[in-house]
Amino acid sequence: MSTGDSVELRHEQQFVDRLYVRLDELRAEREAAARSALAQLGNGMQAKLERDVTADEQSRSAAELAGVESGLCFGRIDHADHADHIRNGEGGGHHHIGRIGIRAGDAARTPLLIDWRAPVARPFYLATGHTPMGIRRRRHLTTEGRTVTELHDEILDLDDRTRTGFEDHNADGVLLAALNAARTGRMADIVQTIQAEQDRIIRAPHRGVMVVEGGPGTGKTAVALHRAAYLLYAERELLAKRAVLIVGPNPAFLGYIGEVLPSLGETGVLLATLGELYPGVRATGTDSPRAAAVKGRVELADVLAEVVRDRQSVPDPVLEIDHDDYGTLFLERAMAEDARARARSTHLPHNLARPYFVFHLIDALTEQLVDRLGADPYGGPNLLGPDDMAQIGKEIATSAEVHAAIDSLWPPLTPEGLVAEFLEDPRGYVPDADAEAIRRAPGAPWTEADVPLLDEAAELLGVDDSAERAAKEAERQQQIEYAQGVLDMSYASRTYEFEDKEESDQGQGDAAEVLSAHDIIDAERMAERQEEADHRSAAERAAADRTWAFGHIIVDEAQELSPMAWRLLMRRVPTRSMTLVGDPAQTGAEAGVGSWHEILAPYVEDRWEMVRLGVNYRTPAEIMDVAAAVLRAGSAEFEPPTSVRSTGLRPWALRTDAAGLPSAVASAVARELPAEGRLAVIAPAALHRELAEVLDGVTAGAAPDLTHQLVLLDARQSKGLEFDRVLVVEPDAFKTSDLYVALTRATQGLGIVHSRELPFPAEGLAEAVGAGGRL
Ligand SMILES: Nc1ncnc2c1ncn2[C@@H]1O[C@H](COP(=O)(O)OP(=O)(O)OP(=O)(O)O)[C@@H](O)[C@H]1O
Repeated sequence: MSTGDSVELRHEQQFVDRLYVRLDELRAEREAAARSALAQLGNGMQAKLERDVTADEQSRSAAELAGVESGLCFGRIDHADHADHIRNGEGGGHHHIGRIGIRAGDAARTPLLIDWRAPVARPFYLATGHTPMGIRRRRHLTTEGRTVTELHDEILDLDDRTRTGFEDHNADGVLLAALNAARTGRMADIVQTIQAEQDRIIRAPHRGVMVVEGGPGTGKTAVALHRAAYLLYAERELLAKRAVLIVGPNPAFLGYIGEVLPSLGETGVLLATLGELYPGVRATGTDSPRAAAVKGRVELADVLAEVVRDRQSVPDPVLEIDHDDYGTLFLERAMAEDARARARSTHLPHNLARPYFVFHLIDALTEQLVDRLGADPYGGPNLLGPDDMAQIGKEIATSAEVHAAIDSLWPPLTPEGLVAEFLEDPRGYVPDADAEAIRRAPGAPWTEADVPLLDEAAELLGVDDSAERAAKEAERQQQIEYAQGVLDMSYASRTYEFEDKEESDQGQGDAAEVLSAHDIIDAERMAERQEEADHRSAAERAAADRTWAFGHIIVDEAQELSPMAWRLLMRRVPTRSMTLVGDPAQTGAEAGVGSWHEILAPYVEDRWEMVRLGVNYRTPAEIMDVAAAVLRAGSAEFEPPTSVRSTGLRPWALRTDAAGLPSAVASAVARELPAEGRLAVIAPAALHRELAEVLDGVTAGAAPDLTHQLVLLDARQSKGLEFDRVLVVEPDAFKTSDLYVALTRATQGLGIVHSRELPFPAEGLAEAVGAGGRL
């Protein structure tokens, strides 16, 4: 390195030092603000509320600042129009790019670091020698902790002769270093190396449904997460209130991607699997693929509507009600039919239409009784007066027997109760074979495929919260009365304690009285404020609220979701502001929908946009060739994504007999386990027990810890994940699309251990030689 080089590096280090000093200052300021908010002495509920909200906001932003510590500043762009200044050593004319925007603490609040999402930062991602966008040089800064370790410069203005000594001859050097780095079991952000095709998607101005399609490793997940961060920046006001929801295929996957957004300074996002989207229910059960497919069919929406209608019954021909005072009442079929028709004509959900049914029947029963009791034996008009009639009406309306009879015809229903009852005996609603597949034992745990059914049922039933509201109102009244009592008492005691003072200083005495009255007003408003006092973030509140309308939803592995799941998701985003990410070739679930058009047409017709990503950043070309052969064996038209790099390492296969399979896998693992990084054994679930016994220190199970060096997974579990090395065991046990997923998980090396025939052409595979090594 020449002296010039080290000067350049030193300058960058000085700048980065300054940045971290400022970051520390900002953190300290926010932590101090949170502390002082908490320590603030204030009286009354209102002061406490204000204090808690401020403390919460401040500590949340302190947490956001904590997330951006690593790689805070990663880039710099130098503007062409300032080349002369720089040549003359005048500096200036450049911007440093980082995870968040940071201003200096001076009076002018000078920008120090530009947020990567700001329009000014865009040339960092898009400028090329061909279209330099006013930039003469792009610099990548690599840091370890707070130390700048490397600089990589790209000259974009070819006429510019200034050189720094850090010019990179391989324009992709930084990208390739990121792709070759050992994996940690947690996805890293790609903010330093977002590629142009990805940047266009991340910043797409499209407000409706955008579909991002691409083969394995094309960065779909990475792009989706950075798009979430971008939207939170560009539409902060809206999205801070409405929150962004990211739906992923399983908890392990959500754990895998969970650090990306915090590392971009964003914490206001809800990450959830579909099974977590019905508050109060934990989907811990599993369905057979067939059951999940049946439960996922769109027809189930009509089926559930039918189940609800069947719970709105009429007597055949009459329901006799024993009334303590009036003897037998006759609830006739025609009366119930009329009440049912009227209740249904409200088009309200079942529980909300119920009061109409009840009201009409009480009316009809009252009329029946009035006719009977007040009948004039001589055929004249009814002998009962309005007061008598009102009294009879009241007694009918408050009769437990009458209510029990009406409940038996139009019972209040809960989603859980309705779906459980349907699944325990679905015959008659779905064909017999399907009914058998989805039948559920009483009390069995809910499954992920049940969640959209519960949600559908909740829509059909509605929640009659009138009782809850009445209780809240009563509580509010009590609070007001209590506050009134407090005022009266404090006023009385003040008069007593401060009598002398008040007498000596009348003015102050008045002021005290005005203040107390003010307190009362606060107390009176407490019932409403109680709700506002909910100072959880929007994402936290959304997690607990089934009816929450999100500002934007991102769905990863979107090809896996069933039509019923789509109905649930669409309810969560009435604006249809969505990014859907997926790859139809990787569809594993039988319930998955075959085409985007099929998924989207019912909700947005053809008003959606699709973008494709075509470069595979994960899987080296040698591995991709083998994986592509798997799909080509099924469809000659299949177009695999192009790998951005090759490693020169051919994937290998080792054949053994069935009995020797576990030990062959164990010795392959011993050989392949990288010193740094992660290895996954992807094997059919039926072999997991046997394999776990011979693999030392392996982690497995429903939610394996992916940060472990050695992980044992089923092909489905490996969806969306990646490892340095992968061993696929007994590939012919997997469905083609699952095998394709399994084969495309490695960033470096792939091996296959099998006792049965390979289900795809072996070209491209090296032959492994026994346990001694591989070719
Ligand atoms: N621009 C980039 N810079 C650095 N790394 C990148 C870039 N784009 C993608 N990658 C890396 O490539 C790998 C694959 O990305 P990602 O998981 O987002 O792909 P995917 O399309 O979702 O894959 P799959 O469908 O197989 O799950 C990740 O390690 C990701 O960080």
